[in-house]
Formats: sequence, C-alpha cells, structure tokens
Amino acid sequence: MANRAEELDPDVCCIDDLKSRASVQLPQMYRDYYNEGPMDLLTLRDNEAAFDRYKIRPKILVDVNYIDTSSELFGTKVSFPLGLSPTAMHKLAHPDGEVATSRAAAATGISMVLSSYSTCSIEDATAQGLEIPYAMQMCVLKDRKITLHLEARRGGCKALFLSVDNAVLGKRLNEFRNKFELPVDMTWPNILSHSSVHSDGVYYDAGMNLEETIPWLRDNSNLQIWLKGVNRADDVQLAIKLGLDGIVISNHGGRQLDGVPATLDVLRECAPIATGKVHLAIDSGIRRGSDISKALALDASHCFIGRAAVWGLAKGVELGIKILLQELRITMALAGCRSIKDIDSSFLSVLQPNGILAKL
Ligand SMILES: Cc1cc2nc3c(=O)[nH]c(=O)nc-3n(C[C@H](O)[C@H](O)[C@H](O)COP(=O)(O)O)c2cc1C
Ligand SMILES: CCCCC(=O)C(=O)O
Repeated sequence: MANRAEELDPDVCCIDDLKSRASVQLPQMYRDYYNEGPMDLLTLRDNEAAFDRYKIRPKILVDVNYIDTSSELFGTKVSFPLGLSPTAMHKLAHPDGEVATSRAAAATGISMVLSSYSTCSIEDATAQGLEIPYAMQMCVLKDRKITLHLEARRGGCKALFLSVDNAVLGKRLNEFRNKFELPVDMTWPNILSHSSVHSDGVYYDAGMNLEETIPWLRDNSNLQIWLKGVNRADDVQLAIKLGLDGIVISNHGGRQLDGVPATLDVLRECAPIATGKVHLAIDSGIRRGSDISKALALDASHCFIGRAAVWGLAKGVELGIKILLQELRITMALAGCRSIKDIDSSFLSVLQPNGILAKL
C-alpha cells in the first residue's frame, strides 16, 4: 500500500514507540532527565493533551495526488516545517552526540537548533549539513565575554535563539532524586573552551532584560535573533517592538515553570498579534504529524521537537523525523491540503465542554 513507507521500522511505527525504545535503553538517571520535568508535570502532560482538544475538519474532493510539504526557515528551503529544538547533552544518549542528530537533520532536509550545552562543538555539528538551516541557542550568561564567545562560534548558523524561560532551572524532582550529574568525561565544549565549569560566569544572568540585551546582541551579531520561550501576548508585542526576527512559543517542553498553559493554547492567543509582524514558531508536546498540522492551522509557520529527537538517538533520529513527515503527509492528504499554505484555521474546531464543536 502506498502509505506504508517501506523504510520505516515495523518495531518503531510512531514517536511513542521511539520513546518506549529509548526508555528501556537509557539508564534511569538520563531517562528521567529526558522524559520528565519539574514538580507535578502538569504542563508536560497538558502540552500533549492540548493537541487532542483541537479536531481536524477534513475538506472532501480535493485532488491530493501530489502533496507538497516543503517550507522555509531563515530564508532556506526545508523539506517540511519541522526543526530540532535545542536539547542539551546528546552524548548522554549516543556516543556521536549532536553530530549524529545533525546528520539526521541533514539527511531529511530539516533545520536544527544547537544547544549551548551541546556535547559536540558547533563546528563539528554544522559541518554535517551544508544545505540545511542551523541556529544556535544562547542564554545570556553572567560573563558576557562567554556569551559573545558563543556567538563567535556560530559556524554555519543563520540565527541565534535566545532562551528567555530559564532565569533559573525548574525544580525537577527527578534530578534531585537521581542525583543527576554528567559523566566525568563529558563537557560542554562550546561554553567551557572559554571558561571553567567552576567559574560563576557560566551561569545564567537572571537579571537580563530584553530592552538592554537585544540592542547589545544586535551590535555584536548579524544573525537573525529569535526569542525562545515566550508565553504571553504582551511579550509578543515587546518582541515586535524590539524588532526581533522570530518567536518560539515554548514552555521548554514543560521542563521549567510547572503550571503554565500548553503551548498550543498560547499559540492560539498570540498568533493574531504576531501574524505579518514577526515569524512565529512553536514547540512542546509535538509527538505526531497531525500535531504539526494543528499548529500550522493555528498560524505557526514552523514547529520544533525536543524529546522526539533525543528519543530517536536510541534507535535513529532520522527514523523519528521520517515518521513525523509520513504522518503529516497522510494528515494533509486525508484533510484535503495539497501544500503547507493550504493548512488554515478552517481545518480546525475545538470541542467545547458542552459537546458542541466551535470554529476557531
Ligand atoms: C533533554 C532536554 C534538554 C533541553 N535542553 C535545552 C537547552 O539546552 N536549551 C534550551 O533552550 N532548551 C532546552 N530544552 C527544551 C527544548 O528546546 C524544547 O523547548 C522542548 O524539548 C520542546 O518540548 P518537547 O520535548 O515536548 O518537544 C531541552 C529539552 C530537553 C527534553
Ligand atoms: C544545564 C543544561 C540545561 C539544559 C536544559 O535547558 C534542560 O534540561 O531543559
């Protein structure tokens, strides 16, 4: 049957299978670090549940013989509007670390954002994909020299993603209980080649404010600047006022402040403000190709995955990306969307508590 992509592994047919596979392979300390989050995991669960609250409304009798999933990010064509969110320390899951993840992004033609806390150098990771758009995630650290040193190491990156949801780390009970620590032979080469782990300067500058930081970054970088971790309409307005290039609606995959709303609901609130003024992307909770289509229908131009990629490190990141692409193509064909730009709000309804479907 045409739908059955021969290259997919019968043991791993969906991202949930990939999660199960990774979860049995990883030691508990790293499995819990990847899979869990802070406190009661309320936001982590709601990120996923939110996608189920929105229902797809297929349009009939559309010729879907040819489906075009291609899209664009930072002015570069990608095979579909999905990228890899920055996730720290890929070597915990695979000896090749971010180089392996980057290879998968390159093989499937999608974008990748590298974490400042990568366990491979940015140069080694970006060398894997000359055609795909890379970005680098940054935090403003107490020692601004290290922040700038990071910018200088940007290699082939086209954008900086400034994380704005981690003034401190969320209270992750698993990390306390498991006494989480890095293996002694593992480091963060992009940060520590310029400093020592014992220096106070490598920690987040919790006093950072955007009015001062963005002009300073603009003076020191010619890359696009995106904010990652925006959760409120007034912060979207601030980002527009400061002339930022893009915003990722993100709650860090429910890993920072427990109790914040699901990103899909925040997207719905913020998209009308952002549309036409600033690029708008989303991450947190994406586990299926149909989830991508729902975010696009709510006016995101791009989606990112965190855990789905790190789970992939156990069995094949490329496999995980191909699963999501296949599911997106099937969703588009069955919903009557021939191209990404066809996916609009007419394809979604919300099921209200009274059982009636409401249009967006
Ligand atoms: C293991 C792990 C490490 C992460 N490390 C970073 C990081 O270094 N910097 C950052 O901005 N976000 C980090 N994140 C958050 C991701 O960029 C992303 O927002 C989140 O994973 C998206 O949710 P999802 O995992 O449900 O797809 C991390 C997430 C995970 C799961
Ligand atoms: C010190 C690395 C922090 C990575 C991070 O942001 C996360 O685990 O969510």
